[in-house]
Amino acid sequence: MDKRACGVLLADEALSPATARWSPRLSRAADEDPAATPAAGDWVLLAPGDQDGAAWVLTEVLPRRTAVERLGVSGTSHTQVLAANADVVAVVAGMVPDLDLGRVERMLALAWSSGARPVVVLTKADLHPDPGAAISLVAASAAGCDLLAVSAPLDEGLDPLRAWLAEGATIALVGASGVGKSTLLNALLGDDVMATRTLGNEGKGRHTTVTRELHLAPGGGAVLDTPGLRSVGLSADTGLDDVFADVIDLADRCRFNDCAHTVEPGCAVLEAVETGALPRRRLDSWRALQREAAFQARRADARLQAAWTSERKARTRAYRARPTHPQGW
Ligand SMILES: Nc1nc2c(ncn2[C@@H]2O[C@H](COP(=O)(O)OP(=O)(O)OP(=O)(O)O)[C@@H](O)[C@H]2O)c(=O)[nH]1
Ligand SMILES: [Zn+2]
Repeated sequence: MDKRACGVLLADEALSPATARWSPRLSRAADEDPAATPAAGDWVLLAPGDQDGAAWVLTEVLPRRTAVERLGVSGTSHTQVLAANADVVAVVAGMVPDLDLGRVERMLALAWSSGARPVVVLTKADLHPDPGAAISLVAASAAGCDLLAVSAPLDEGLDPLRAWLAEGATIALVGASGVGKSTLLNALLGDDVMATRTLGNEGKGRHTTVTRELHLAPGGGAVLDTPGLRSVGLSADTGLDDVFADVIDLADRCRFNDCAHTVEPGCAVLEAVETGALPRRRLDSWRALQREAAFQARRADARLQAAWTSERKARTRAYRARPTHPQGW
């Protein structure tokens, strides 16, 4: 499909699928900021199409209730929206071949900062010799959110997800390639996954939801599939404090307020590592992700700073170029 067009579901009775071309204004906005690009799950406004073929023109993306955002891949501090308006963000990870806890923590940070309810779904429980052990391994990272172990082929552990769908929730699936997102999607939606489509509504100014990756569940609700993510860069504003609430709690108990948890006496974090209460891996993961988020925060600052500077320069130029009053006025 044309990069400047997307599938929509019209908000008519049948939720008819259609294609909408972006308006020139939306295209410009998306060029400037990738986050303005319509994303799976977005609600949008459509206008009737023009002469050259397109039935609908997508004129506006409505404000998002929630958004799973990762750092754009273009090397800037811009973010890219992977899923919009989800009620539940499921971080999907495979119990086998190996459980990548660092990746789960990274994706959970995105899930927490999305504004939706974060859930960890551990797949392939049928292939793991001791699923309980895998769950315990993830428990600290998943503190404060639901943690599900599922097997799609055996249809085990899917009930909570089905219950959310039945309540009409939209569930976004995020996870690395091969962890079983498509398999999970099929298990949730039944054998014949409906053609991927996007929501919408007829007529100028009416509502629509966008997506290539939105699947309506037969009993209600929807699943947003995201591409298998090799890397997800954290943007500056992430939910790290939620993912690492236990470490933050410990840090609050250090003797010194500015404790760096490296060599300080009375450091509650290091003590917990020594006693084994806090896995060293988790402390390292927290440090690495924090450094990354701080770096992105500085870049985002630099971007704002640069935008402000160029705006100021433009204003100065405009001021200098103004018609001057005649002498002796
Ligand atoms: N035994 C078992 N196999 C599973 C389970 N879930 C997924 N698989 C298998 O794992 C492989 C990868 O699953 P996919 O669903 O294609 O993974 P994905 O996350 O959609 O991968 P991408 O499409 O690359 O993003 C497939 O061979 C699935 O059959 C499970 O719960 N149990
Ligand atoms: Zn400390």
